[in-house]
Amino acid sequence: MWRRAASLSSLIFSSSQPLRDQGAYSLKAWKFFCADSSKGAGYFSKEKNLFITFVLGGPGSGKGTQCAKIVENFGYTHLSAGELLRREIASNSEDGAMLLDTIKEGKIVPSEVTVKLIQKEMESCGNCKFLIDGFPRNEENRIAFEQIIGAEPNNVLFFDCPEEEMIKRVLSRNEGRVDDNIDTIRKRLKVFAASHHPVIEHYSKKGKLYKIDAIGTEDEIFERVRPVFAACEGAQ
Ligand SMILES: Nc1ncnc2c1ncn2[C@@H]1O[C@H](COP(=O)(O)OP(=O)(O)O)[C@@H](O)[C@H]1O
Ligand SMILES: Nc1ccn([C@H]2C[C@H](O)[C@@H](COP(=O)(O)OP(=O)(O)O)O2)c(=O)n1
Ligand SMILES: [Mg+2]
Repeated sequence: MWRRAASLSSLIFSSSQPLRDQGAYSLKAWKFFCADSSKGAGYFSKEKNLFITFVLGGPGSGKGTQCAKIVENFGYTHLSAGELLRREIASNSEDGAMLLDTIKEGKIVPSEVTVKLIQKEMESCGNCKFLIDGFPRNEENRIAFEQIIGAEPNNVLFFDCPEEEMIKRVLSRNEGRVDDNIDTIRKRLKVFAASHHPVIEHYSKKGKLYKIDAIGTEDEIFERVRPVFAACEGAQ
C-alpha cells in the first residue's frame, strides 16, 4: 500500500496527503455497507458508505472512454452527467427544451437539475462505487453536490488534453450528438477554460486529484489510470 502510494505521487497535483487518507477509510465502510443490505433509504447521504471518483476533463479528453475501461477492470458504476441529461431530454421531460438549448449553446445546466439526476441513479443503484463522469464542471456543480448528496469524492481524475486534440476527437466522435459541431465545441472549450480551474484547485488542495496526461492511445492512457484504482483495491 505505502509502496504504491509512493509510486503514485507523480500523478498527484501538489498533494501532500498520503494516499491512505484518500479512500481507504471510506472503502472499508463501503465493504461494511455492501455486506449489510438492510440499510434503508438515504444511505447515499452518508459519505462513509460510498466510494466516489469524479472524472473530469474537457470535452473530448477521453473521460467516457476511460470510464468504460475502469468499469470493466474494477467494477464501478459509471454515471455520465451528460448522458443523464441527454436521457432526460429524450424522455420529453418538462425541462427538456431548456436542457437541449443549454447543451447546444455549450453552457452548463443549472446544478440542481444535474445533481438530482445523479442522486436518483445513486439511490437506485446497489453498487456503492461510483464513477461520476463530467461532473462537477464548475464550483456551482461542486457545491450543489456536497449540499444535496452530502458527500465528497474520494478521488478525482483530471484528463489533461490540449484543445486541438479535444476538437479533433469531438469532431470525429460520430455519436450524433447535437453538441459535436465546431461552433458548440468552441463555446464549450471557452466555458471549460473559464470554469474548471477552481474545481481542480479545490481537490488538489485536498490531495484528492490525479492529473492524467490524456495524449496517447486509449490503452496507454488506461495504464496511467490503472494504478489509481489498483491502489484502492489494495487498500481493501
Ligand atoms: N486516447 C485517444 N486517442 C484518440 N481518440 C480517442 C482517445 N480516447 C478517446 N478517443 C475518442 O475521442 C472521442 C471522445 O472521447 P470520449 O471518451 O467521448 O471523451 P469525453 O467523454 O471526455 O468527451 C471518442 O470518439 C473516442 O473514441
Ligand atoms: N455537469 C454537467 C455535465 C454536462 N452538462 C451538459 C453540458 C455539456 O456540454 C453536455 C455534455 O456533457 P458530456 O459530459 O456528455 O460531454 P463530454 O463527454 O465532455 O463531451 O451536458 C452539464 O450541463 N453539466
Ligand atoms: Mg463523455
